[in-house]
Amino acid sequence: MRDPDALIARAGIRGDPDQDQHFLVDDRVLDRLPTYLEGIDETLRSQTPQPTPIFEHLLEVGGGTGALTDRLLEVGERVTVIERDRRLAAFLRREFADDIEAGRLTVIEGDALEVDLPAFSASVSNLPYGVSSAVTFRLLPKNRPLVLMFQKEFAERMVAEPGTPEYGRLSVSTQHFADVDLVETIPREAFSPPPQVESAVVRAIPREPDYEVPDEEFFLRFVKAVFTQRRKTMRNAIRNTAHISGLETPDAVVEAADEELLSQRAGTVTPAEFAELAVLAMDVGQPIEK
Ligand SMILES: C[S@@+](CC[C@H](N)C(=O)[O-])C[C@H]1O[C@@H](n2cnc3c(N)ncnc32)[C@H](O)[C@@H]1O
Repeated sequence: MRDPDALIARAGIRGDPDQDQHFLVDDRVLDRLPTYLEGIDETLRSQTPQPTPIFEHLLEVGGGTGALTDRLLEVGERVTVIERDRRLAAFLRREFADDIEAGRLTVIEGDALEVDLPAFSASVSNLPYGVSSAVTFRLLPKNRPLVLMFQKEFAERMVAEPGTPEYGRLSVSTQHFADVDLVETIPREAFSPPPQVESAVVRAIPREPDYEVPDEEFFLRFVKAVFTQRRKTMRNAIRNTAHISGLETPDAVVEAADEELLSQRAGTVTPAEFAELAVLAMDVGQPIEK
């Protein structure tokens, strides 16, 4: 396995925090990350249509100097890595020339928010933190297993349960797509240069939610809207945020909804209850297209 410090030395590139460049240099962490995908195939097998085997085509967002890429090539049949920094993309092409030649590695030079994503079987990535939310919400709707590194506070919000201070829009929108758990906290020293805060690894296993929403976009917009007023009761939050949710007649929703639910604050409302309200809102609230 390639030594992460030697890779940085060979690349001759010092990570620039302004470009979200914090390279993993802890071998144990690097070795562990792909192992979080083990066993997931069993869970997915119940799904229809049958998903592709999990290690068939791994996607890495933000390749850096390739320490994680190297580990992914060890377990995956094929790997695609996206890297925005031209110098790092060029280094990856040099360093992994044999794997590229063998058709096992593709290096996409570009912005992960703009390039076309390949049809990957799973993603393992130490994400650029500046765009981690936007990248995650590009990946989640693809319904593939994800093992992603985030700033710890962000990871905690993704996995939070109703009634906890961390629970919010991010928790509901993430958990709409997948079962998520925080599998490991990573100290700053595992990176070069060290980021300012601790990091954490989240594993997301895709599944259908245990509720139905006729319009996913409206559901997510409705959740976003009411959480902008998280200190208010749901009754007031629904009324006050119609300009965000796009409801023409929010009062009709409030009249039709369950009293007990309306007296709660968004922070204690479960995803299934949000779905119940969103269905009602679509029915009687006359949402306009946004
Ligand atoms: C946190 S580093 C991880 C590097 C490497 N995977 C590792 O673990 O050592 C994130 C990488 O993403 C790249 N990056 C930053 N913004 C990006 C973007 N919008 N699209 C693609 N890559 C990006 C950076 O240049 C950097 O190499």
